[in-house]
Amino acid sequence: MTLLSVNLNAVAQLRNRRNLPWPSVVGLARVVLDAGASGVTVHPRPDERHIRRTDVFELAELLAGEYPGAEFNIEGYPSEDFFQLIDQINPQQVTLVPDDPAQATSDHGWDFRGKGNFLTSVVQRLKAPNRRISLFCDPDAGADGVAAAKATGADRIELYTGPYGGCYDDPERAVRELAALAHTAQAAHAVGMGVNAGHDLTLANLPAFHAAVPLVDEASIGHGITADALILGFAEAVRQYRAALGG
Ligand SMILES: CC(=O)[C@@H](O)[C@H](O)COP(=O)(O)O
Ligand SMILES: NCC(=O)COP(=O)(O)O
Repeated sequence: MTLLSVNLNAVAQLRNRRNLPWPSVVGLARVVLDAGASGVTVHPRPDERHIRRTDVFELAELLAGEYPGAEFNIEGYPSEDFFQLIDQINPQQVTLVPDDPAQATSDHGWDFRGKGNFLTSVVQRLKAPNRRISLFCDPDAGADGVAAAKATGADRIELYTGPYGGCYDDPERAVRELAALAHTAQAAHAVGMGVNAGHDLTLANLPAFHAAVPLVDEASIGHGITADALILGFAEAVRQYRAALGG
């Protein structure tokens, strides 16, 4: 079974349209956790266009107070501000993403070989008891890329599934993308790394993904599940995404 972590960026982005406190990021975190999500994910960006620093503290308080078994996954580029945030929040999982501050959304994984020394020092800096470090990983990283990721000391890779998600109208390309993702996941398992996945996963593309790449520890999903929640409600959307992930 693959665990579901609900990414709340899109909820925060909707809230930020007005200078008003709804929809509530904390309130919807409660809804998705009550519905069976194993945790929540945020990717606070430097311009705070969706998740604000204050959201991260409020979510940490909610999880510690009401959901001690849930996982808080914080994604981001390892800047000094990010280090400080992680030190203050102490989340169970940190996912490092090579995003430029001006980037619209995440669109590639780390260059593990080129950035190996940098990532090794960052992983060392962020490691803490009861905390996992995961590295955003291109689908075609393969065995060589994964070996370099492992050498940094990270615990997991997160497969960047955006290219697969972009194949919604091209089933032949989707098959090729799935083969690359499965190969990289197998390489990670072979060296003892865990595997997460995320970006543009949807109810429509999850079943084939789950069949082709079954041993994924956790999927973090935001944009697609929020779109479905507008029709289904968040609790029902969580139930359907969990079912698509095998549990
Ligand atoms: C790391 C990753 O895959 C992203 O999906 C990210 O969390 C989404 O960021 P935005 O919500 O800013 O597009
Ligand atoms: N790490 C990926 C994530 O958190 C959510 O990505 P998306 O579902 O919003 O594309």
